[in-house]
Amino acid sequence: MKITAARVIVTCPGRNFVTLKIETDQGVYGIGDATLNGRELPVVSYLEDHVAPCLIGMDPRRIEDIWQYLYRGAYWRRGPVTMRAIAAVDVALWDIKAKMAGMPLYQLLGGRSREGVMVYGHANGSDIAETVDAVGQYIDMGYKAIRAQTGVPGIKDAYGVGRGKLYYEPADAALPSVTGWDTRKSLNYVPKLFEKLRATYGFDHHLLHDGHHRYTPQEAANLGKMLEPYQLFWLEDVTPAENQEAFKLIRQHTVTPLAVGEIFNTIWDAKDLIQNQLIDYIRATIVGAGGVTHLRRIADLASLYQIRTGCHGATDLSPVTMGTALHFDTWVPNFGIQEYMRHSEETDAVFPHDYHFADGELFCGETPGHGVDIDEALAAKYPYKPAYLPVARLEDGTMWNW
Ligand SMILES: O=C(O)[C@@H](O)[C@@H](O)[C@H](O)[C@H](O)CO
Ligand SMILES: [Mg+2]
Repeated sequence: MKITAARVIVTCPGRNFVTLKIETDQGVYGIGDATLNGRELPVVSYLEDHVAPCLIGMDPRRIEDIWQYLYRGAYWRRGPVTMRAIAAVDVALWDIKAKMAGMPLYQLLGGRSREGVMVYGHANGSDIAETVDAVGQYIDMGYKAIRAQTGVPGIKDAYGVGRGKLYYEPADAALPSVTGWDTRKSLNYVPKLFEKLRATYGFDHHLLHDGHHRYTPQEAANLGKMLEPYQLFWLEDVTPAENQEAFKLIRQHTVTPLAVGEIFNTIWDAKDLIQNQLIDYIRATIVGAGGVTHLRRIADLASLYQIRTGCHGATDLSPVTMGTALHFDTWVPNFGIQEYMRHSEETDAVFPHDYHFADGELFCGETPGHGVDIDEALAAKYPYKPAYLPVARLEDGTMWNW
């Protein structure tokens, strides 16, 4: 069996997606996601110019060997561009293998560990009152877990507060828009949001919050401590994790569970955090961290330390990643939760898929493969549009982490 073509499809049904389609001499094809939000085109070139020519003629059943070929063989290892390209190939190959086996992907991974997978949605508002209402809407839709972000008085466009409610889209401008940040104002306001949420809705639902890399370790520890009475499911990305040791300081001061890893590319980004038990949830996902083959290694390492998964699932990860992640989540023994930001109707139409939402959970389908396809004719109607994530500056103009 041989790979005959590896084609990259770029489409913008409301936002940009990069998709790899691998075709074989036996008529079976596979689809993988390679989207890197705001930096899409280098991955397109990496795949078209440097990966596709090597793949032609290879045996698509040799998933592990092809993964190692692309990782070790490049010599220049890791990084978001390389690892997304590898992820796209890996996912397309798993799709092919599962289709050939006539099985949904979760069966190849080891079979079902659960029926549905618990997801969390994004509730946000421009102030506490609006966010409390938004959380109520998610509760009414049946969600068991909800991430709550609020605008903060005096901060211009605080992180996580979009214009729409369900379809919040962070990459919102042809050049990066400038948002503001003020740690003091945020630390004064965010705990009040969770106090109000618990007073209004009680403690039956899981609540989550994303710090989006904004706090220093000491400030992060302070926030975690202030949030303890409200029993969060997790506090995410509360400080940047380039320095994995920084989390030791946070851990010394708070028992609020910590989640990190949506920007991680490999197991090496998470190794110390996991082995020193500095986090509770690992957020690495399929497209970000080298596909199914590599994410499985990360999850296995995490399981040794009772750390659970919490795959990134924002709208910049295409339905291909969501579908594949749901098979992974259905199998992985140390599953925690899956993020679920709904895609727009245009996106869903370009990527027909067999997963569905019910009672706060997502369910992968039984279609052989990962269950997500691409309608190429429809995709062609939405040409690429440059779109950037915002940047953040402090009040005095200093650049900060968005
Ligand atoms: O937790 C999350 O989903 C966020 O941190 C993302 O929305 C993130 O900002 C985007 O994926 C960036 O592309
Ligand atoms: Mg996040």
